[in-house]
Order: sequence, then C-alpha cells, then structure tokens
Amino acid sequence: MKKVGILGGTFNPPHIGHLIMANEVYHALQLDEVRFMPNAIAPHKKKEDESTNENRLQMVQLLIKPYKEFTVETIELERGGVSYTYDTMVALREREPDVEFYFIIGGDMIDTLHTWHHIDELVKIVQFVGIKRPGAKSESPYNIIMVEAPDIALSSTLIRERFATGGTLRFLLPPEVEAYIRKEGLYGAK
Ligand SMILES: Nc1ncnc2c1ncn2[C@@H]1O[C@H](COP(=O)(O)OP(=O)(O)OP(=O)(O)O)[C@@H](O)[C@H]1O
Ligand SMILES: O=C(O)c1ccc[n+]([C@@H]2O[C@H](COP(=O)([O-])O)[C@@H](O)[C@H]2O)c1
Repeated sequence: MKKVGILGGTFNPPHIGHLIMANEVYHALQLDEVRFMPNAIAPHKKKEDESTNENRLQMVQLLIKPYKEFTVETIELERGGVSYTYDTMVALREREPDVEFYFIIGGDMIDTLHTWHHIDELVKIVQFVGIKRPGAKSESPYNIIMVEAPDIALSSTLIRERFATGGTLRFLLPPEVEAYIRKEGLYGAK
C-alpha cells in the first residue's frame, strides 16, 4: 500500500518548521509522499483576514516547489466551509482506498486532539503522527506515533509579527515565499 502523510494547516504563512516536520516524518516512516493540505476555514482558529485562500495555496506551492516528494492536497479548499479533519479523511479514504494515510500534527494539536470533531471515530480511520513543539506539552491519551525531530520554536504568528515590525525573516521561510508576501502586501509587510 502506498503510504501518504497529510500535513494539514492554515499556512498563514507556511514556514521552515512545516518543511522540517514533513521531512522528518517522511524519512522516519518511509512515506511515499507528504501532502501539504491548506484548510478552508480552520476549526479552532481565530480568522485572520490578511490573506485569502488563494494566497495561502500559492505560498504552500512556492514552499514545496523544490521537493518532489512534497505535494499539495486541495480537497479542503475545494470543499469550502469549516475543514473538519474527520470529513476530509472520510472523503480521502473513499477517493483513494489503496492508500494508507498518516495525519501529521505538531505538539499544540496533540494537546487539543481530544476536542476535535468526531475524534473517537477519526482515530479509528487515520493514524496520527506527532512532532513535539516547544511551548506545548505534546502529550495525548490517543495512539499517536511520535517522531523524534529537532525542536523548532517557530510559528506563523512570529513570522506575521516580523513582517509587521520589519524584523529579520532570513532562514525562517524560503525567499520565494517572502517575496510573494511582499508583492501581495500581506501582513503589513514593509
Ligand atoms: N515549529 C513547529 N513545531 C512543531 N509543529 C509545528 C510547528 N509549526 C507548525 N506546526 C504544526 O503544523 C501544523 C500546521 O500549523 P499552522 O499552519 O497552523 O502553523 P502555526 O505556526 O501553528 O500557525 P499560527 O502561529 O498562526 O498558529 C499544526 O499541526 C502545527 O501544530
Ligand atoms: O477536525 C477538527 O476538529 C480539527 C480541529 C483543529 C485542527 N484541525 C486540523 O488540524 C490541522 C492544523 O490546524 P491549525 O489550526 O494548526 O492550522 C488543520 O488541518 C486543521 O484543519 C482539525
């Protein structure tokens, strides 16, 4: 069976933390592919109006462009509405019955997994894979495959703040993504 990792996120914007976690899981579990999956409306996140779905999709495409084992999954953007992972995994399993899916989450999501929509059903149909995150306990009562990876204390929030205040962005996200954000004038970029 083909083994596919799904890294779901808001990606507002995507950053090297996302690349590192995808790469670590790809190698640790010997996956065939990792799909970066931007959500339409995040279930638990405050809406940030600064970027559109199209902006987030384009930034993810720029982020992963050099890496052939990383692809984009647009199923949630196409479905629209609140992107419950349960609905997505039901649809993906139906569309691709020959694939074994691994849903990749960081420590903050591990800590709140019990609050996810239909979580008791969801854990039966998909294997979660966790990466610790500084500032999060990264602990769960559920059966999560934990992958050891370098701790990255980086978030989209920090990057939005750096754009707004004119702080350094070097090494935090690829230059192509930074250039796109400046061209589109997102996050109050100066
Ligand atoms: N530095 C990191 N270490 C571990 N996991 C991470 C890291 N950054 C993001 N993740 C995980 O990647 C997934 C998608 O994250 P998301 O796109 O929301 O980025 P974020 O940096 O958490 O954004 P924000 O700061 O806006 O909350 C989530 O499962 C999140 O836990
Ligand atoms: O289905 C849920 O109830 C649920 C609750 C919180 C987060 N998620 C998913 O987890 C992924 C990371 O979420 P976020 O908010 O960190 O971008 C993303 O794919 C979300 O759709 C899903």
